Amino acid sequence: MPEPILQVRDLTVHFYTYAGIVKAIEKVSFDVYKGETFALVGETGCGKSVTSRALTQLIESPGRIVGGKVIYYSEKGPVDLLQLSEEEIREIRGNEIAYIFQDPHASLDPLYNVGYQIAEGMEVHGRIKNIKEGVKKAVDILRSVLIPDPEKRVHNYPHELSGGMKQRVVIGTGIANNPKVLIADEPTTALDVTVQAQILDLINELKAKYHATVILITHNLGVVAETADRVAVMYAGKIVEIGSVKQIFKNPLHPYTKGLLNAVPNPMTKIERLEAIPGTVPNLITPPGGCRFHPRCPYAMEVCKQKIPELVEIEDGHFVACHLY
Ligand SMILES: Nc1ncnc2c1ncn2[C@@H]1O[C@H](COP(=O)(O)OP(=O)(O)OP(=O)(O)O)[C@@H](O)[C@H]1O
Ligand code: NI
Repeated sequence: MPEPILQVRDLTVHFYTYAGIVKAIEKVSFDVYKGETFALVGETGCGKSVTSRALTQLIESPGRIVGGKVIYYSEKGPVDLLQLSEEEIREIRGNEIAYIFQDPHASLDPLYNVGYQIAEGMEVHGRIKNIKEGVKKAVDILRSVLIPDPEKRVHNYPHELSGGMKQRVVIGTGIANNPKVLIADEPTTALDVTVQAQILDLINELKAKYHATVILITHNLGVVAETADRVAVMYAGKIVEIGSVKQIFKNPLHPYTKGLLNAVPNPMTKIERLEAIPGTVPNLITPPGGCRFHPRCPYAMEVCKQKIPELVEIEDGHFVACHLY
């Protein structure tokens, strides 16, 4: 039996905007197992980033976590991350649970050299005695993220580095404290294809080296097939399907998952028939009742408009939230 490191239950986040309450994610539940790469996929705006940020209470106003639990199995035992004080969660965030965000420009401060930035992240978590010691360690970290000439690069400012190098530095800041869980939100989107592949290889290598668990957020299904162990598919703020990469790619159950796979060259079946899913993602202020996918679903039945489908296990570890099953 795989051992969970995170158990997310009924996680719900709303944004209180002038236009109305945006129900960004609604009763999202999933487990992440120790040592795996767990991917969150879905179209833009479906709630991937909000889900991953809510795990450590990283939701800013006008957003609020309105319900749910995030049980984290730390070395000291299980703890509900949503019940921790701001101070307590800060000790975990950036330390045991670290993030790598999409945009290296936004993640790095242009005013400080990269050595200082890596060292600072270690200092706030008490991993080093002073910045000087941290800068020395930063050289090793830069080396481990395959930055050439790290002794020299450690003194560089972000603008002196290429996009790929900057994203390596961001990964360096993410892994500096040897996190148990690394959350990578579209870590390669801003990069060109060859650099993307290098960065993904790097995340895989680091995961193996440090026995970390990775939560990978992407809308690139090719990346998922290559790097993930299990996948959760999100649609309009809900998880519609969870399974192993093989289950999802070879035997997708949810009509939305099938649609997603038809919209890209399927890396497993090699079918290259490209069809976009008709229709658009619903407005989350007044999401459709019942199954949120029903207005776009070719198989929608009367019940789909009335009743929210629960996630149920169809085969070993393969869950779907759909009235067809
Ligand atoms: N600050 C905010 N104010 C209002 N609504 C927000 C805010 N931040 C996010 N949302 C809403 O939450 C929903 C989920 O957004 P989220 O960023 O999680 O999507 P995503 O799946 O990560 O998309 P992408 O692939 O584009 O990154 C969206 O409908 C978005 O409009
Ligand atoms: Ni996002």
